[in-house]
Amino acid sequence: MIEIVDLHKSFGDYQVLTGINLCVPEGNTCVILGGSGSGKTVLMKHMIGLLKPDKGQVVIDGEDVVPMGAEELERMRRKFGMVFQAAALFDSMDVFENVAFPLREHSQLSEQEIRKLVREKLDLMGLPKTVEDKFPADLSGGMRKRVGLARAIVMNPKIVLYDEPTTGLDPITTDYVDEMILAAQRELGITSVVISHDIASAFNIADQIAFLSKGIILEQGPPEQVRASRHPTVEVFMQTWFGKND
Ligand SMILES: Nc1ncnc2c1ncn2[C@@H]1O[C@H](COP(=O)(O)OP(=O)(O)OP(=O)(O)O)[C@@H](O)[C@H]1O
Repeated sequence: MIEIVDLHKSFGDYQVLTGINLCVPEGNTCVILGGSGSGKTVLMKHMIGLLKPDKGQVVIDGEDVVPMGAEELERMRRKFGMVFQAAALFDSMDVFENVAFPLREHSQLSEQEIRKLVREKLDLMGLPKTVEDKFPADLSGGMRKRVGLARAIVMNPKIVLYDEPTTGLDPITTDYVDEMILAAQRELGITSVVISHDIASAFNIADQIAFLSKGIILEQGPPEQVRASRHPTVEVFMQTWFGKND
């Protein structure tokens, strides 16, 4: 579903990505791990054509997005749902309207159809009808994330990109959000790319982990393979976590 080939990106003299190769099969969840500033967000922005590379291909669902113009990008982006670090909900809209927003913007559906789709996705995220008329400010952090996730999947996207979906959440709420990411994958067959700093969460949800450092992917594979990596940088990163938590 996503294939990135020899991707290079610099800002001025600063080389952020220096030959990224990454392949995420349909229906898989790929977690991108890496230190702060390693280029995870820059990589993700290339997937939706928000940044153009200096070199390389970004093939999404069989189409290279790199040469696409504005109109083609707009069409291609409909394949995506996005979940950001801050849930990025509209504070002035209640939960129902937040989730309904993409449908109102991009479809001609009737009010009845919109109600049905919004409820379906809120159900999938375990959010009861009583939250529909609440405003983001009245929700817990975990609930806001789930509303953000319901909104990201309301258009039935093929791919969802998550930028640090569990940052700032306590461990129990993190587990719950992880469950919701897995539910979206299971029920809707969504392909997911998740940027995370949270190794426990990465190991919970990933079919594969890609470890990014100094502009390249040092290791990519199933969680256990990455955990057993003999690459010194990956080893140190894993030991920092597993050394403390085993
Ligand atoms: N538009 C830009 N112009 C110049 N430099 C940029 C731009 N976008 C990102 N960078 C730089 O590229 C590097 C990688 O940034 P990126 O946001 O991808 O890191 P990250 O791995 O997501 O980090 P974090 O985990 O801290 O969010 C950083 O040094 C950042 O300052």
